[in-house]
Amino acid sequence: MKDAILAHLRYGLGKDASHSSVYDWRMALSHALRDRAVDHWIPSTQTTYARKAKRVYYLSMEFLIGRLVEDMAANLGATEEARAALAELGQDFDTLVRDEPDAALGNGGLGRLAACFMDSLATLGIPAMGYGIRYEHGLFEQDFVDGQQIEKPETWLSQKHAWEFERPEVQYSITFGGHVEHHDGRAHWHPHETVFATAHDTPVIGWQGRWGNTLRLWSAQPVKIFDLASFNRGDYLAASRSEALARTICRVLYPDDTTETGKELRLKQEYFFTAASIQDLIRRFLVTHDDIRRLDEAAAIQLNDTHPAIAGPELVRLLVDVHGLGMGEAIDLARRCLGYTNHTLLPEALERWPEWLFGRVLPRHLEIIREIEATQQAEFAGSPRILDHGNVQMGELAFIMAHKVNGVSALHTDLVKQTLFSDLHRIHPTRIINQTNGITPRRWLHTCNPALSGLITGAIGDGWVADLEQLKALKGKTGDAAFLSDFMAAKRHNKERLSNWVQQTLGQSIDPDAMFDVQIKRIHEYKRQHMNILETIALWNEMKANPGAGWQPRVKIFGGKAAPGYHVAKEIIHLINDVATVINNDPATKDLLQIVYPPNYNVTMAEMLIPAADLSEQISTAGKEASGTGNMKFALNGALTIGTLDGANVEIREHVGAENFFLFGLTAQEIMEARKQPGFARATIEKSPRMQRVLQQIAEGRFSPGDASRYHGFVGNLWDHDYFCVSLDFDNYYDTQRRADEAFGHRDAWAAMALTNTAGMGWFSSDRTIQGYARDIWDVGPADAKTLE
Ligand SMILES: CCc1ccc([C@H](C)CC(=O)N[C@@H]2O[C@H](CO)[C@@H](O)[C@H](O)[C@H]2O)cc1
Repeated sequence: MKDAILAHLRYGLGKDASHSSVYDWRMALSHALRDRAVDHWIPSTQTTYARKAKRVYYLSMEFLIGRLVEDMAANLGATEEARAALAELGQDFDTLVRDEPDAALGNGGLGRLAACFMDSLATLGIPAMGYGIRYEHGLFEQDFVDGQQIEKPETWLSQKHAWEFERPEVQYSITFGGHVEHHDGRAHWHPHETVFATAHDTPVIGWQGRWGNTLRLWSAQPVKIFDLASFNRGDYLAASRSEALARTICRVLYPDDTTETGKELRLKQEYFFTAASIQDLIRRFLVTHDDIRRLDEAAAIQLNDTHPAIAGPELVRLLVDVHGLGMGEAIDLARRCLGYTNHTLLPEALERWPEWLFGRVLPRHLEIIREIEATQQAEFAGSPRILDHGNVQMGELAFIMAHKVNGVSALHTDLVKQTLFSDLHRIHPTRIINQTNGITPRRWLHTCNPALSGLITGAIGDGWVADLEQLKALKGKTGDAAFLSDFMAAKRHNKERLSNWVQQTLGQSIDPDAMFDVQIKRIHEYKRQHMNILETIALWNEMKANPGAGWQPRVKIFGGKAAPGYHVAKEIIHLINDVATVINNDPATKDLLQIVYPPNYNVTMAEMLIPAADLSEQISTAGKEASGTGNMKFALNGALTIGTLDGANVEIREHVGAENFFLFGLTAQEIMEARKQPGFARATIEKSPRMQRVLQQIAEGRFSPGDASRYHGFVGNLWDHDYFCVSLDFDNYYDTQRRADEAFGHRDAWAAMALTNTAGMGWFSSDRTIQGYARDIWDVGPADAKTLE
């Protein structure tokens, strides 16, 4: 390892050790690790080709990867070797790890799930390729100015991306616009605009280097790089116009995670990467097969939500217009290849493109969608339509073009059947299945929590890393006082690590003895960060009223970004920071209650916050959070959950035991009922003196001195609308928090409950989830059974 690092420093960066920067050392280390990755990657690809093994193609607009040095070193089993080699060279492994920018190519849950899935596919030895976009700028960088979110462009590519290999030879033409002519029995698309899609490959190595898969991200290049004539005319902008236009396609990730933008560029992004991916997988198929009609035997294509749903019409277009299949035959073949995962029920998140816009960008595809619609209507009269009220409904398109549709938790899948796709479910009663989400235990326990994973491995060996159900063996330790104290010592270690970081970066001191109560996720009304801050104010009021009541000291930790155009979410951020300013500086309570809100929450910050958490906030309005995956990460790392019966909370509570979960709130059914009562919020708040007082304080500007009316709209909205039913769950939430306080006071009992959570989380490994997809949707297995020995 040492020689490899020095060689990369010298020949890869042209540097000698004495003149190298942290960046140079990090790049040299990364390339030394990448060498080893390649040694697993190439044989895996060769085996897949040799065995004509079926591949999974995971199409996603987002891959929320985070950093890769630690993850790659861990999966290669090279962490200690790298740490030692660097030490010999006078370098510190952790310093280099901290120098790597996050690959923030995603918004939240959907993007992170895709990254966890890639890790599990490789660890299970299932041949797979992730297809996405190589955004020049990932999710914006968040900062706070006067407590308000501001966005700055993210710049991960301002430095070379250490792990990728550019593939200039893997290039496809992607066309947009224009018109379609029909003659000699065929459709001829005459596009208006063409760009090139070029591949950039990153190796994805499984645990213990068992197998190597590829993450292929596309970037856009102009067909005509430079217009010399314009340049010579001095029209420099025109000279690089085509380049600028092409570059725009992959320039930036859309930062919305629940509201479809309807922007033409977003549609072009979706078509760009999907079309390149479909062309690429057909080219690969034809390397080892000659009958395109058997594509479904070699390719399982999964749509990560509706964002790549154009894959259906695109596949049909190529099968009909290029490979000469009949329309019906092409539609059936495409359906046998495609699976579609739904990740949200929020109406505003469902993609509906105006037909005029869709037809302008993709005229041939609109024709094909009409064919698909006609076929569906012919076979299933009265079936819900794709083309509805002048919109192209991407959910219906994805459903109709997939042989399997899945939700991401048991409750969510039931709600998808009962609400979103109830009519299609009636027509296709076996098409919707459930695949409850999961998380990779490599990043989310082994690598981010060495203190706890070391303890676990010491007790039961390290088999759990690739077989998480083995954690069950820890159940037997809940009565073992010595193990329990080691378990809590690991938690303590992580809390001290976090306290030091908060002190260094925010200049705020937090007490590791306090309960660390953490809510980290995108800011959204359905996730109810505002209910959390209202409860915090109510607690503060009670503490001030009864300072001597033996309060359980608490640190409320928030993290999360709001979509730039989502004003209520930005208001919630402002309120949290305003309340923090007042409460954190209140001499009467500052040792009992602190609020911490570090800006720019991302994967790397989650890896530090989650191991240090005592209490995990999963408080969404029941029926709104499709699954959640943060909830799984917290419980796996020994935090107790305070939560509603929503998404995967339901299944977590089943696996860890109801007695080890702080449940509160109305069920999804009860919420739907209660919301029917006009004025339910006002009636409920009038019965809650605690909530009334808190809303009054906010409304009168207690937390916005000099701007009393700042939250009038916010408070008024709760009294008059409260769509996410904070009023209905608030007092139950407050009381349940007090139950948690009480429980936290009994350290041994708490430790046993926390350990029982960790022990009960085996099922939530993304390895189990992927095995479900492989069995129920993709019909694939490891290319080389030996992989799993
Ligand atoms: C078109 C804009 C847009 C972009 C992203 C999305 C995603 C579907 C939002 C998302 O990340 N959903 C989350 O997916 C996770 C993985 O399945 C779930 O665990 C979360 O509950 C769900 O909110 C919707 C709409």
